[in-house]
Amino acid sequence: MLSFINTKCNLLILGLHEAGKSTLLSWLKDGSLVQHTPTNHPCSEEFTFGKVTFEGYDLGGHILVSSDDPRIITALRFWRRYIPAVKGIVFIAYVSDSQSLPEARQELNSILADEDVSDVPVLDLGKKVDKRGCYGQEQLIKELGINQHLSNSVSLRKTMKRIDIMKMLG
Ligand SMILES: Nc1nc2c(ncn2[C@@H]2O[C@H](COP(=O)(O)OP(=O)(O)OP(=O)(O)O)[C@@H](O)[C@H]2O)c(=O)[nH]1
Ligand SMILES: [Mg+2]
Repeated sequence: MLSFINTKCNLLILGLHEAGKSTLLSWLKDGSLVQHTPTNHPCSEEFTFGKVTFEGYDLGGHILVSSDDPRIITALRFWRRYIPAVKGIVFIAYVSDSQSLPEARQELNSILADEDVSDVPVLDLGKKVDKRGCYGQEQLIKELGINQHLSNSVSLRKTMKRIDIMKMLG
């Protein structure tokens, strides 16, 4: 973490449509909780945490439709374009939407399996924990299939590994 001081630390905020990326980004920026329209284009916000300044990139979670390619592709797949400059990835999972978790699991695990970001810390954030019927931390880890990636640490102060912290935020 010390190496980030006095430099800007680029973070990728990823997640499926309506996971809560824009809400988190604006809250990190100025503490505001506001309603956002769906993010249709990549955007970024600067925010400071202690002595570290971050640039958080949000690619949106919408489906991209291409006349050349009939496959369904979510915008978050374009995270690869950003990796040369990225110091960390925040992956947001909507913990009260059991239907979206298999897709979130697939996207998250493809990032975790990618050798190009094998030394980039990934923070998985369970969002919307205020909603009824949401999964708890243990169950979310199981649903996302990330048990083998968890570091022993739940503190960002300790050495960062693939997933340093599983933090449940509302
Ligand atoms: N209950 C609850 N609702 C939330 C929370 N975070 C976000 N929301 C709501 O979820 C909806 C989607 O939030 P966004 O932040 O716009 O989601 P997004 O991931 O940016 O969505 P896209 O831009 O479409 O990819 C909005 O109606 C938010 O108000 C949360 O922690 N709890
Ligand atoms: Mg958004």
